Amino acid sequence: MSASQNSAGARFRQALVEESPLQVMGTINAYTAMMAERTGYKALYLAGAGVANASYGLPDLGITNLTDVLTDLRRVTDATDLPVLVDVDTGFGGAFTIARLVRGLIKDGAGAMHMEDQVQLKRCGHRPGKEIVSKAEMVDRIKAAADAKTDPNFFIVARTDALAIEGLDGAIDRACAYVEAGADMIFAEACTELSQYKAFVDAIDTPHPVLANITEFSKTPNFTLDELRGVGVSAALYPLSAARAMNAAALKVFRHIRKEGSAKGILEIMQDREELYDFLNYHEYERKIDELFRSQK
Ligand SMILES: C[C@](O)(C(=O)O)[C@H](CC(=O)O)C(=O)O
Ligand SMILES: [Mg+2]
Repeated sequence: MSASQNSAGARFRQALVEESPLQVMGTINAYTAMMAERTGYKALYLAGAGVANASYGLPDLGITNLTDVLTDLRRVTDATDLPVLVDVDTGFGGAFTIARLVRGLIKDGAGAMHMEDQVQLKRCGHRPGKEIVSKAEMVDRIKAAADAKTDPNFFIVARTDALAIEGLDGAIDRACAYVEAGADMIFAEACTELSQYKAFVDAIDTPHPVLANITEFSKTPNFTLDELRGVGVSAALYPLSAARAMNAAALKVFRHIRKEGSAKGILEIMQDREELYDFLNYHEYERKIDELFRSQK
C-alpha cells in the first residue's frame, strides 16, 4: 500500500464509503477525541468555533488563524487514529496562504478540510448579516487549495453560505462551480429544510456530494440520520454538541461548588477517576514505568 493510500485523506474517503451518512463528531481537544474514537465514530471534526471559543475564549468571527488551528489539530491527531475534518474558515488569506494551510494540514495529519465563501470578517453560518465573496473569488480559493495538495487523497469540502444570501438556486450554482474547481464535497450551510439538501445532492456530481451541519440551536433543525440518509446526504456534522454539553456541565459544577462549598451533590455529573484512566490507558503507562524501572527499586 502506498503512503497516500493509507493517509488520513484516504482514511477519510474510506470512512465515507463505510458509513453513510458519515457521522463527523466535533471534539475540542485530544481527550474528547479519544472518547469519541472509543465510542465508535469513524471521523472527527475540529470546529473553527471550537478553536475560537474553547481554546482562546473568542467568538467565531475570523479572529483565530492558521497557526491556532494547526496547534489544536496536532493535539487531536497525536491522540487518535481517526481522520479529522478541519474547519479552516475562509482560508485565512490569499492563494499562497491557502496553499501553506493545505500543506500544514496534511503534514499535521488532517484528512479533510472545509473552506467557506464568506468574506474574511466572517460570522457563524447561522447568524444574520453574513457576507460572501464572489463566486469567482471562492473558485480561486478552491483552486489554490486543490493545487497545493501534497496528498492526492486529501479531501476538500467547499462550504457555501450563499443560501441565506442568494437563495437555493444561487447556492447550488456556486456549489457546482466549486466542485468543478476541485472540491470533493459541498457543505450546504444553514439549510432549513430537508428538501434543500436533496436539491444540492441532485445537482452535484461527485461520489459524496453533500455535508449537513447539524449544529444545535441554529437555523438547521436537528434532523435525524435517517432523514438525512433519505435525501442523500453523505456526511452529518455535529460540530459542538459535546462542547456545549461540557460547557453546561462545567458551569453547573462551578456554581455548585461556589455555592455549597463542596462537590457533594454534583459528583454524579462528573466522570470518575476510573473512567478517566480507562480512556487514557493510564494503567498501561504505570505498568510500563514499573517494568522499565523495577531494577532500580
Ligand atoms: C460549523 C461551524 O462553522 C463551526 O465552527 O463549528 C459553526 C457552528 C456553529 O456556530 O454552530 C457554523 O455553522 O458556522
Ligand atoms: Mg466554523
